[in-house]
Amino acid sequence: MELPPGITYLLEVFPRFAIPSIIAYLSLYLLEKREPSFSIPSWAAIILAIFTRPIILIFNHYHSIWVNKRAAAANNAVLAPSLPKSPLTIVSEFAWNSRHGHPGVAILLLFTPYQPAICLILLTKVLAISHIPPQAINIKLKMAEGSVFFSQAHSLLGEGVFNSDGEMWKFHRAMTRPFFTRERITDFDIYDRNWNISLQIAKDRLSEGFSLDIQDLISRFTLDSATEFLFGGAVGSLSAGIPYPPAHKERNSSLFYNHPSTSFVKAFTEGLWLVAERSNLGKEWSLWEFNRDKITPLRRIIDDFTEPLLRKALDTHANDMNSEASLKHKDEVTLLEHLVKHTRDTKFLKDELVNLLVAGRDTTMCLLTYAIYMLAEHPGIEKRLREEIFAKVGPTEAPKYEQMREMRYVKAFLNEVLRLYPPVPSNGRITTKPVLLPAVHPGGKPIYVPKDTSCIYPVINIHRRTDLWGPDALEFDPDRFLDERVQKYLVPNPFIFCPFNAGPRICLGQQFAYNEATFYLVRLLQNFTEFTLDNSVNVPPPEEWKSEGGRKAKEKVHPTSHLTLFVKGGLWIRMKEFSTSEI
Ligand code: HEM
Repeated sequence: MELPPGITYLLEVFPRFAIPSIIAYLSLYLLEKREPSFSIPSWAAIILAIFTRPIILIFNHYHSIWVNKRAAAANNAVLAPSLPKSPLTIVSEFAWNSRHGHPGVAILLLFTPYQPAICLILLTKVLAISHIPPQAINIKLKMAEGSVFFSQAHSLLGEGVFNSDGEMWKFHRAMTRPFFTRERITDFDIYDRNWNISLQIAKDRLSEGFSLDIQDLISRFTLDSATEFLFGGAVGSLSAGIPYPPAHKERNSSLFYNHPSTSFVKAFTEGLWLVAERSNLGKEWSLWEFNRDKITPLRRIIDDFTEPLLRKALDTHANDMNSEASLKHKDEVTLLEHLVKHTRDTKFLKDELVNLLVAGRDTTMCLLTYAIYMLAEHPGIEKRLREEIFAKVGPTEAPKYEQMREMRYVKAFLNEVLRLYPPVPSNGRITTKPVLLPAVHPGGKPIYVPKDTSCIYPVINIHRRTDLWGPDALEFDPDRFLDERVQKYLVPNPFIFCPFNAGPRICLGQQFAYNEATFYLVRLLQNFTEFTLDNSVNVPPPEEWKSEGGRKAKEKVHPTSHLTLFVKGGLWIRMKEFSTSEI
């Protein structure tokens, strides 16, 4: 029988707390026995015993800094700056955190306090420490060899390409990567089918005179497309419909609430929230979920959906094996069909599917949601996009891969959305070995990052820095990906743009995401125009943002994040049907 998470955790931590105290107390007791001249009152012995562990922790912390400084000096480098910690923080952190024997130094790279970004849950926990130069962005490549932060996500994701490290990760990556080839991700039939359903839903809602939550509609589009692409069976969340504005929620049909897809969507979304919460809490999440792991039942709901599809894929593969002729001609269409050729391990297969769904759904939804937010804010850009789309694709046809490649302004537009609103706004690695980074200033000393250091890199801040992107870094301007600014900023320093991460763990679905987003955008602009925010429904950004300057002061809606960025309360918009007579 599995013990509740809280008990397991306490059993694990208790000895580390108790043993030093017991040893200290016994030592004092024995000393007193052997040396009668030595006497210490019991209360003092108890206090000393209680404080033994904290004293050791504080000593360890400063000792480790000293050791690391020496190691840095031996490499003719300087120790990476770390978050300042009070003795109390050191004790509370290490008292609880059992992951590392050594005090990992949490460093927050590339953060500039002068460009207030969106207040992210993760970032509020850490302080800005210093200004490290662009070269240090190379840390991303090196850290890519480090371990990822997702240990808290295990009960949702299990072990898959997104959530594993070392040899296991290499294995998963090697297994999934061949599927993301050009041919497989340029079959747009799935998008077209789901687009047509989305289009009808949007038209119906607008004709009723209501604005619509485009974020919700897109999340259904991306979920149904991703499940069909990966598993070979769509969740069908689009057929549940979309919500009415909160003031009219009585209009939501019972189908909206009770649709079979709803439990899947709810389980999936709640699971992601819990993972984000756990990432904030660290190992101590088990104290908050003391009696039961809240994610496990959610994962079961997700598995209930994938189970029949998995069985079908395994059976089909078994039949194909029996009939050599059909095997010869059969090319796998879904990721699942691809994977069952390599393994019949159902746990492995289910974990991989969930990993890919987590990696691929909310990220693309975020890109498209913020793209529409920007269309509403910049009508001139909408016009230019449409001109290019009509020139390359036409007013009604579905876009093809070759046409997508030619639409340079569309790509620049999507990149600019990814720059200001990166779907994964912050990322992190833990070093598995010491790393030397380039010097801050030419001629300066390199930076030494010790083993077991937690490094958080806030992509959203890197993307908004004026010293990296120029004085207009906070403006939304797709042309920066087309004009002389490319040569000036991006070419000499490509890591300043890293929405898909970089290095060995770069996103596998990058091209998939560009294709899906381009497809949606083309269809959207062929059918609709005059996007406006319905600010009677949208959740406004916090009042104090107005006085904080930067992008915050420009926001009309409230960007926020769990693992990925989204718009709080949805993006409620109105749009007009586009008529070709307007060309
Ligand atoms: C705009 C859309 C997307 C963005 C911004 C994005 C971003 C990212 C980022 C930042 C990572 C690195 C995570 C880390 O450091 O651990 C990542 C990894 C990954 N992404 Fe994406 N992603 C997007 C879409 C997709 C799609 C559509 C798929 C698949 C259908 C996908 C599959 C993956 C996988 C498998 C990984 C793990 C790679 C590895 O660790 O080896 N992504 N993505």
